[in-house]
Order: sequence, then structure tokens, then C-alpha cells
Amino acid sequence: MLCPRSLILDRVLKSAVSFSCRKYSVGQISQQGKVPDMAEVRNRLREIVGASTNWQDHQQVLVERASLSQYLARSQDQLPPKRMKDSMIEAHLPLGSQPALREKYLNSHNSVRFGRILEDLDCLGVLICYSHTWNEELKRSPLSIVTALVDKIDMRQNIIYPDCDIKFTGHVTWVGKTSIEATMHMSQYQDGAYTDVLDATFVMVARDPENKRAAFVNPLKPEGPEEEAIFHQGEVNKTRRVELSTASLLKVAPTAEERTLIHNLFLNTLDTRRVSFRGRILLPNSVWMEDAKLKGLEICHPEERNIFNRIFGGFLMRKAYELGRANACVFAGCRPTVVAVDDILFRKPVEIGSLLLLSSQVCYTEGMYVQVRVHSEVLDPLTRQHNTTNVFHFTFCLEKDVPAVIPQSYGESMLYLDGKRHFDGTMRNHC
Ligand SMILES: CCCCCC(=O)SCCNC(=O)CCNC(=O)[C@H](O)C(C)(C)COP(=O)(O)OP(=O)(O)OC[C@H]1O[C@@H](n2cnc3c(N)ncnc32)[C@H](O)[C@@H]1OP(=O)(O)O
Repeated sequence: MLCPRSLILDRVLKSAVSFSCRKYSVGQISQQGKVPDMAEVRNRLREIVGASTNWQDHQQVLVERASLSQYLARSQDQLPPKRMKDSMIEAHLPLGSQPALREKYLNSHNSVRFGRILEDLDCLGVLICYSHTWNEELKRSPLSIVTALVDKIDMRQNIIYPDCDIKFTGHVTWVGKTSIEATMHMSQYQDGAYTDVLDATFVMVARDPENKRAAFVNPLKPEGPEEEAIFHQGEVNKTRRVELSTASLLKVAPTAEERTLIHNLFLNTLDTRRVSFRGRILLPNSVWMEDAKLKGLEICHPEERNIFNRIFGGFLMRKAYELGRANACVFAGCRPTVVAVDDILFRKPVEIGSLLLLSSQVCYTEGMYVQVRVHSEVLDPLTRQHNTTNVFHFTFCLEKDVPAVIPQSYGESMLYLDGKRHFDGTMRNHC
């Protein structure tokens, strides 16, 4: 069932589609009269920033881009306000009409690799932000727009067919001083009509051409009550994100109710034959959190670079998703389907050549659902220093009830509670 915001968004996006068909030129982002496919979206992004097509040239391109700093606005007031329509985009992934594309998107269950969809959403989200900030007088954008956060992705349909065309639509829904919220919608052509598949909300941040400091973006001017409501929801999202971050278990103690829950889990697993706080036994149909982990290593080759010569955020999401899904599958012994993705935070860019350590943990389960957290960090092989770059949260639904996952240490208990908070938030959204 669509939530009220999705309904409003759906209506605006539908009007966006008719807008894009009527006059398909979004700030010269797309060719007149033609709906781009995902390959064209990527090419257009490269053109907008003048990205190198050859890794050997990337230093030269960096120097060229640095000279664009002169075109940055000194304040947001210098930039003309833009309408939601200015960033509205429709793009196609023609899996049905171009069979050659399917191989890249296919998984072994004859469904679509969701990690590939995450990559496409990331590219489209960035293109939407470039459409919003487009200055017709410049050949290249002086802004480096990076993904800061995936606020949420809600699945409306669990199966994505590998042989039916996919349509993405989206536009800017909220703007701060240097950050932009882009909301996207994906649907798939089945039985003569497009059916909703997912809604996604990303937050992008504009940086200077060298990606060193924040840069101002055009204000957004909502038109009419529907757009006002969408913009207001963007404000609400921002406030919620700040509140969530303030209440993070890394900063403050759990609530009284959460403490009771953890203590009950502890009491339930105490070995009553021993008068000891250390004697723990596992209840039937339960797994220690320690045994619900799966890890991986990625070597970050230039092939995975983005238009700013750092590792592409979509690639990081795909790798984290695939590891998290594999972990849910091993844990439950059956096939998981993704229900929601939320609160993916891109804390630091990942440099080309990095050793990226990915660590996934089943941190909470309920009925047929599994909540997985994937933590990624860069390891400097020379200093052996670890730096967290991302944290990902995925909710999966399994084909049967799954075992309970039980924390032993205090740190694991906090992971458990954090997982429960994410799971509860996801379920609230789906009701
Ligand atoms: C192919 C094309 C795709 C390319 C896309 C990519 O691959 S990008 C690659 C993946 N992503 C990355 O590598 C990004 C890694 N992360 C970073 O570099 C940094 O964390 C960051 C630039 C996002 C944010 O850095 P800082 O926190 O220092 O930024 P700063 O404090 O100046 O804030 C800048 C703006 O970002 C907002 N901001 C910062 N963190 C935020 C968060 N978690 N959620 C929401 N908004 C956030 C602030 O409110 C502010 O907006 P206001 O000014 O409006 O209040």
C-alpha cells in the first residue's frame, strides 16, 4: 500500500512523466524529445563534469576542473531559485526490449540483481541534482555532487522481472544550502502497464570542483500545495535524520524499555546450573550474533571510479548489498528478498587503490524478517589504520520464520537495539 507521501509524489511524478514527454529537455540535461537510457545517464554525467575516460588522464582533468572554482556562487542568494519541474527526469532501463542488457542485471534466481538497481538509482539521483543546479551559461558544472546518504528505499513489489522494461522517474524534493534531497520512483512494464516497484530518497551534497569544501546550490521554489507538501516532507526528513543521529546508541544510553529487553535476553540465556554471570546457554532456534557474520574484501581498482575519481557510491552499495543478502541467506538457509534499505551513510570518500573491508552482521530478526548491518572500512596497509567509510542497513524477508539472533557482549547488544530500531522504522513505513 502506498503511504500518503508516496501518493502525492506519485501524482507529481506522473505529471512529471507527461511533462518530460511534452518537452523532454531538463536544463539541457537530456537530448530534446528522447528519453535517455541508463548508459546515456552515465555519459551525460561524465560530460557535465568533464570526467576523464582514461585513468591516465585523471590528474590533468583534476587541474582543469580546479579552474571552475571561479564559477561557484559566494552565497545561495546569488543563485536563481529552481522549480521541481526543472529537475524532473525520466530514464529507461530497457531490459525487455534490449535482451543484450539482461546478462548484467540477471541473478541466478532469474530475477534482477538489486545491487545493479542501487547503482542506477545513484547515477540518476546525481543527474537529478545536476539538472537542478544546471547553469545554461556554463559548459561544465563547477559542482562536484556526491552521495551523502540514502535516506530510504521502500519496496512496493518484491519481484523485479529480468525481461521487462524498467522506468525511473524522479526530481528534487528538498534543498538546503549545500545539500539536495532527490526522490525517485521505479516501475516495471507488465501486462500492458507500468507497476510500482520502489520509492527511493537520496541526499546529495554539492562540493567545490576539487571536492574539498561544501558549495551552494540553487534554492527550490515549490509551486502549489502538492509541491509545498513534498517540500515540507523534505524538512521533516531532515529533522528526523538529525533526531536519529542525536539519539544514536553510539552517543547516548538505550531507553529504559530497550535496557529491559536486553536484560531479559541476558537472563533467558543464563545457565541456571551455574551461579555465574558468564555461563550462557543458547536457547533452541537461536544463534549467537558472533555466528551471524559474513565478511569480504574489495580492492578498489580504477574501473570502479566515479566521475570524481573516487570509488562510485553505487558500487559500494552493490557490494554491501550483495554481502548482506548472502549473509541473510546463509543465516536463514533460504532465499531472502529485500524489503527496505535505509540510512546508508557515506561518511568518507573511498580512494582508488584502497583495501575495503566489508563486514556484515545479522543484528535483529523477527518472524520471517532479518535486519542486516554492513560496515565498511578502508584499511591502510602501511599504517594498518582502519577508517569507517560507510554503514548500510538492509531489511530482508525470508520464505519461513528465522532463528532469533542473540547478543552476548554489550557492543553486540547495542547492534541488536540499533537493528531493532531500523526494523521498527521500516515496518512503520510499510503499514
Ligand atoms: C556516477 C555519478 C555518481 C557519483 C556519486 C558518487 O559516487 S559519490 C561517492 C560516494 N559518496 C561519497 O564518497 C561521499 C563521502 N562523504 C563525504 O565526502 C562527506 O561525508 C560529505 C561531503 C557527504 C559531507 O561532509 P561534511 O559533513 O563535512 O559536510 P558539511 O558539514 O560541510 O555539510 C555539507 C552539507 O551536507 C549535509 N550533510 C552532511 N552529512 C549529512 C547526512 N549524513 N545526511 C544529510 N545531510 C548531510 C549538511 O547538512 C550540509 O547541508 P546544508 O548546507 O544544506 O545544511
